[in-house]
Formats: sequence, C-alpha cells, structure tokens
Amino acid sequence: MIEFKQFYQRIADSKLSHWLETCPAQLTQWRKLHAHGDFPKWEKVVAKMPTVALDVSDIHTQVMFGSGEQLDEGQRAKVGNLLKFLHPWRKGPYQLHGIHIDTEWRSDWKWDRLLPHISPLEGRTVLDVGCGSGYHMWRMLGEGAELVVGIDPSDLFLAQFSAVKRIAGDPDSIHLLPLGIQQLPPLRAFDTVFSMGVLYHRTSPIDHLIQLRDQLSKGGELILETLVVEGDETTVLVPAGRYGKMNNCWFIPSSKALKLWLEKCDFRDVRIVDESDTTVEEQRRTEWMTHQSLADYLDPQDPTRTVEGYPAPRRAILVATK
Ligand SMILES: Nc1ncnc2c1ncn2[C@@H]1O[C@H](C[S@+](CC[C@H]([NH3+])C(=O)[O-])CC(=O)[O-])[C@@H](O)[C@H]1O
Repeated sequence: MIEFKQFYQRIADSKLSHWLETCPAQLTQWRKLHAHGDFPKWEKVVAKMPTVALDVSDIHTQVMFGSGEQLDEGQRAKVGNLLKFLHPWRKGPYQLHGIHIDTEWRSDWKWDRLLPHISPLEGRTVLDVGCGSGYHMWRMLGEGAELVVGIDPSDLFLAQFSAVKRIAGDPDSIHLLPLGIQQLPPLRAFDTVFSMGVLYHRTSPIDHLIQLRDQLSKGGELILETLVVEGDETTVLVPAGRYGKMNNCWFIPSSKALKLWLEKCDFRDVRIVDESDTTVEEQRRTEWMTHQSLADYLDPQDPTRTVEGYPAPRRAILVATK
C-alpha cells in the first residue's frame, strides 16, 4: 500500500515540520476517497516492482535505474507489462531495468531549457507543483537538492511515481503527495518552487502566484512555466471554449504580462528566460501514450493554429525571487 509515513518521518525534524499540522489529515481523507476504483489496482502493480539493489543509476543526465542486466528476459517482459498497465505515461522518459518508457512528452527538453537559468539546487528544499509522474523531481534530486516534494492531484501519476521510486530503492529524499496547490497552507519554507504547466489550469492565476509565493522562504526562487501568447503587458487570451481540445484552460497571458503579474505579487528580479513553440517532436503519441497528442490538437491546414483557431501552444519559463 502506498503510504506517506516515510514522508512524515522525513519532515518531522525539518523546516517543513509545521506541515504535519494539516497534511496527514488531508492524506487520510484522500485515502478514504481512493479505497475503491482504479487506485487499489495500480497499487498492486507498484507492489510488484522489482527491488533488487541497482547496478547502475543516473538521475543527473537522465532518469535511469538499473542497466537491465539484473533481470532475465522473462522478468523484464513482466515488469514492462506491469508498467504498461499504468498507461498513459505522459512525462518522462524513463529507463528502468533496460525498459525505455518513451513518454508522450520529452520532459528532459524542458529541463535542459530551464537548468542554465536557475540557482543551483544543491542542498535546497524544493517543491514541484503539478509534478505529474515526477520526472523533473528526479532531475532536481540529481542536481543535489536535499529534499524534493512534489504535489499533484492525479492518482495515476502517484502510482507511476511510486513504481519508479520502488525500483529506485525507496529513497527518503523524494516524495509525491496527491494534493492540489490550493490545499497547502502558507508553508514559507521552500528554497525553490517550480510550477510548470499548471497556471493555465487555474481559474484564478493571480491567486496561484500568491499561493506559490506563500510556499517560498524569503529570498527563495520561483520557476514558473506556462502557456503564453505573443503580445505586450496587456495581452491575455481567455479561450471561449476549449484550447487545443483542453477544456480546463483559463488564462494564457503573454510572457510580458506574466512578468508584470509576478512583479505585482511582490516578486523581484523577474526574468523571462525562455520562450519556445511546443513542437510535435516534444509532445507526441508513443507506444506508452496511445491517446491523442499535440498533432491532433492542431489545425491540419495550418499547424500554427489549434483546432479551435487559437495560436498553437507556445510556452515561457520565468524565474523570480521572493
Ligand atoms: N490544483 C492543482 N495543483 C497541483 N497540480 C495540479 C493542479 N491542477 C492540475 N495539476 C496537475 O498539473 C499537471 C500539469 S502537466 C505539467 C507536468 C509537469 N509539471 C511538466 O511541466 O511537465 C501540464 C502539461 O502538460 O504541461 C498535471 O499533472 C495535473 O494533474
């Protein structure tokens, strides 16, 4: 059974100890809501992941655990099938005992775009809001973070993360909690907070920025990544209906407007460090994610537009200090 005891123990004597006032009750409630349905089936898959001591691992240049030499072909096929049961795999890629999980997203490309622009993570306590299956969390740990906590309300992503963590030998410096950002009290304790791909899902983007600020210690750093449109400080797109077939997409500002919003929320040294169009090489259908993907969200006659006629996805990364 996926439990959070290891997390509670890990933070008991840390600067996150005050989180213990609210978090265990929320996760107990979460567990009650997930006692039936798919989650217990996914937990059984997680429990079957191999726990052999790893011959090699690399979380610095990729997310790789085990060369594949330690499992025979039959065992590898079995683990591969179990991992497939946790479909769809959106964020990655992962290399697990020689099994290449070719995810919908090349999340490593986003990591490569942001890494040169952020303060070194060595020794830091880090929060990843909307962490998905936790791909970037492993890379944060690979950069020397002392403790990495991810939050994401998706129970499938928790199961995927837990499968990887079990194979990795259950390290106690990395934890995913199935919570939304709105469920966190103002902890004011993280050295670095990431919010990537979340802002446009929030109905109130300024409140989101304030919630992120409230998680940071004074002087801490925010890395914010979200969909943007071209334009000046006053430009923001609120799609009338769906955007790229997503029905939960609310505010898509220009990067300049986003910079202004951050400054208005008392962040300083706000920098737009990257702006890139999302390509069908970075987000695409694979054997590990067989549903529709970016190519299906774009107008086949004009791929610079979504099927709804809005500008095609473009994303910015901003870095700011509290
Ligand atoms: N209220 C919320 N609180 C926290 N998380 C949320 C909330 N609502 C949705 N999410 C989660 O935010 C994630 C957004 S994906 C980005 C993943 C990764 N960060 C990436 O940058 O690749 C979007 C994208 O594809 O870019 C999903 O995992 C949601 O479950």
